[in-house]
Amino acid sequence: MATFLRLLSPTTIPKDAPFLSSTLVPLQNPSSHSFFPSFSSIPTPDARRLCFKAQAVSGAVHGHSDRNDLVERPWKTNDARLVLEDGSIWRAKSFGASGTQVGEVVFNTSLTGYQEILTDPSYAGQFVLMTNPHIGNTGVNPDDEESRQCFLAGLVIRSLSICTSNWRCRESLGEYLAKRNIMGIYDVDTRAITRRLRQDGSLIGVLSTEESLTDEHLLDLARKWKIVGVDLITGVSCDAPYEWIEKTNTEWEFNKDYSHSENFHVVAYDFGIKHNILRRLAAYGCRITVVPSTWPASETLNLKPDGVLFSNGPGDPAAVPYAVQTVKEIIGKVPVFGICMGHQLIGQALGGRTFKMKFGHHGGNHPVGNHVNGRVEISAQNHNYAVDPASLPAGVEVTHINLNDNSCAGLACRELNLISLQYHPESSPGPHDSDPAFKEFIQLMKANKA
Ligand SMILES: NC(=O)CC[C@H](N)C(=O)O
Repeated sequence: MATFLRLLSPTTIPKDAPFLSSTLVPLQNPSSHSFFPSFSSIPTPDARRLCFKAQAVSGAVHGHSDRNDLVERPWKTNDARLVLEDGSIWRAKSFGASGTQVGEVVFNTSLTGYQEILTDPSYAGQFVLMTNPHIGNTGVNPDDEESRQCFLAGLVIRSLSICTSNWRCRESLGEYLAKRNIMGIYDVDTRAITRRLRQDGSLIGVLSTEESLTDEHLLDLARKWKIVGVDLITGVSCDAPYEWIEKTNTEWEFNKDYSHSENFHVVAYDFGIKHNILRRLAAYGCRITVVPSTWPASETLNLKPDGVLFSNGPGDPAAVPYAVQTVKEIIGKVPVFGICMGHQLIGQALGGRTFKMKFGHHGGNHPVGNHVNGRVEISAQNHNYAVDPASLPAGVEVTHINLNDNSCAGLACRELNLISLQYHPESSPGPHDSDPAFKEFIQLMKANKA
């Protein structure tokens, strides 16, 4: 019984499930390939009912089956290796796609929101290791997508939930990743890897399910691969301009401060933009034209926008000088808001320098000191690079500080009508404390128009 109960997390046991007294579900025979015991081997009717309920909760309820996950677990043997550039080899079980993939391993401390994380284009080229040990329990749904596809290299988790239990769930995490050709591994010691990354910094790794490849070969791949100095935004940006209309839904109306009456036209540079940035801007009353990362500044200014947003995006901000040039040509002419990569590009356009942090910030629990209003915001973050405040010229204000390590988390230049944040006011996933930053941008546009 202990084994059976451990596999069903408490929240997924149906309320009307029979009380487990002496009705024990037999332990699975490890040599068999079926997770659920054969019906005839279940000793009592109550135990049979519970067993069926567990199967229903696992996916049939949502019109899909997690059967593949179930039949292989928990006796699936390690069939994947994560080889890190420091020479360590982590054996694990694969889910999602199979093959061989190289990327930089970063850890994310968010407790929820794995789907938004998977679809955040800023993770292109990276393996996201979730420090929360239990992932997959709410499955995947059509509403939580933050971009058109998953751009990350892969997902590394401790425990893959065998059940999906959420009213919005349409698919299991394993099915979702397999369809998008994204590799995942579970049953790997994520705490040990996280401690290594915290101590030594982000590491390049190779994830492989291909037994024919030797450890040495995978290590060589990891050591030869580079992420610093590489332009990753062109691979994730849109190909042509488009209009964005969708707003966040009513559950976001915790902030009644929208300027619905205003209708500012914002040009949003897509360096890998998360959809919730666009939904929030739309909810604040903006008409939005999204443009590709290479869209010329002159074309943007020809559109006579009320403001320009420079979005988040993956990779090294020092590797995209053309985007810095675009920012340079726009700032001072219209009000500007930068988020994450956008903030880093603004930092450079103002004459500052960006640098790579030891392991970056990835998660929904980063405290930020807002020096403008004196408050602390708990923020959603995802970045490996930062602006060096000492490199910024006079007149540029550091408005926000990450309270974990005192790094620069926000900038403003009042003279140029410019604000920028190193983190994610749109959250998704994460807390909403920083949402008023969108209002600040609206106010900049309003003041400029007056
Ligand atoms: N979320 C982002 O925009 C990430 C910014 C940048 N690519 C970094 O890793 O620092």
